[in-house]
Amino acid sequence: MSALNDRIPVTILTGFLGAGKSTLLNRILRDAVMKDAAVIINEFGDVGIDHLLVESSGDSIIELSDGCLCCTVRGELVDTLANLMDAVQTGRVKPVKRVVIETTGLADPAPVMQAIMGNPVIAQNFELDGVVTVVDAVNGLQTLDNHEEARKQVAVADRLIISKKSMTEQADALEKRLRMLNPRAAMMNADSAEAGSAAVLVNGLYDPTTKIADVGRWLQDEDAHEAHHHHDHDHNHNHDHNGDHHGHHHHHHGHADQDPHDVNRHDASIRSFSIVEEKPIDPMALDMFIDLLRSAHGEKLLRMKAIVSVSDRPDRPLVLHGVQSIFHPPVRLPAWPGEDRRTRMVLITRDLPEAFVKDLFDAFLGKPRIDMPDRAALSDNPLAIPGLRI
Ligand SMILES: Nc1nc2c(ncn2[C@@H]2O[C@H](COP(=O)(O)OP(=O)(O)OP(=O)(O)O)[C@@H](O)[C@H]2O)c(=O)[nH]1
Repeated sequence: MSALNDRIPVTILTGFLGAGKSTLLNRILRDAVMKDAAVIINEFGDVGIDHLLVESSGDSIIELSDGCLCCTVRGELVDTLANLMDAVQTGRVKPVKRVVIETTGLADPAPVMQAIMGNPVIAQNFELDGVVTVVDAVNGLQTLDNHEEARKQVAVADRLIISKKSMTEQADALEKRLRMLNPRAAMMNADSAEAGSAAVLVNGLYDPTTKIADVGRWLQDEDAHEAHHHHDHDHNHNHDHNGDHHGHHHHHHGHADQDPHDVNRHDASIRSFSIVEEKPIDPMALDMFIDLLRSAHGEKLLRMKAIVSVSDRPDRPLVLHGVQSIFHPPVRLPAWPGEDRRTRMVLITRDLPEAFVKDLFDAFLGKPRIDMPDRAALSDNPLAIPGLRI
């Protein structure tokens, strides 16, 4: 049999930050046919949380190391797929019948697609079978207005999965908008049986001509870009990993001095950083911190994921998901997933500086600094504190 007939289908699972990609993937992975699938997750942030939250049934989950939230990791993805192929061919891993790539929420899908379609070696062994895009019914419209990546994710999709529909009455306007961006993709609700089955990943060879004309152009641009750059992941991020006294890290995404093609890959005002805290956190303080962040800055808080050690039950961590102004009901895990029992929060913000969030966190934890008001002052009237407004 020729290699071409033997190609492994690849499905890209995309969708903006917090739309519900991992939630959907966890459901699909319970389908028995997925036991022969490999899943590639592009995790971002210095303190990985995603891998703790995806219910891996074994060793089929591959994380792209140092996946940073904006990077299209095309080069790394190509390497990962090539390694996977090699591992299968040499019998180091069991045969793989399908690959699913979960992108980061800020990913431009075009380079991810071109990693599969545009690289001759990869294209010999893999074929792009489909793009599945999750759209959050609550934040969807605003997200489409504000983020080009989100519009691209919708436009390239073969399937559009609408999540969180029960949380809003306004899904109709969103669906109209989606139809304009992508007239032909099948649309379904995330909680339907259809969306949660492995069949949602199967689409048939990807066909850009079924999409709006922009899609073909994005893919071509991407291909032209690749011809000039063998690796688009070596652009110059300020990967600054100097932790301060209690382990805040930051990860700035300036693309100042780069190839002009890359400059607008994402909004330079977007930041990802993490907060790590050793001491269990008082539940009241946690509540107030989250509430203030959400209510005063929700629009700037694109995403927060946290595993928190709470002082009332330090043996049972709390998992928090924030998506813009929405905080989903926290989930108590029965136990810590792994040895590390520190609170770890990953935040992605736009126009909300790391130092501001960090100071707020310290203040609520009762660690007032010389230039900062304490928690009592903050909760009295948070917005009235000089220097706290940004
Ligand atoms: N009510 C409701 N909540 C959902 C649905 N889908 C996802 N969520 C919640 O939304 C939050 C984010 O879901 P994730 O699956 O982590 O989203 P994601 O797209 O993987 O997030 P990133 O990887 O950060 O971009 C979690 O708290 C989920 O429980 C849905 O259809 N309905």
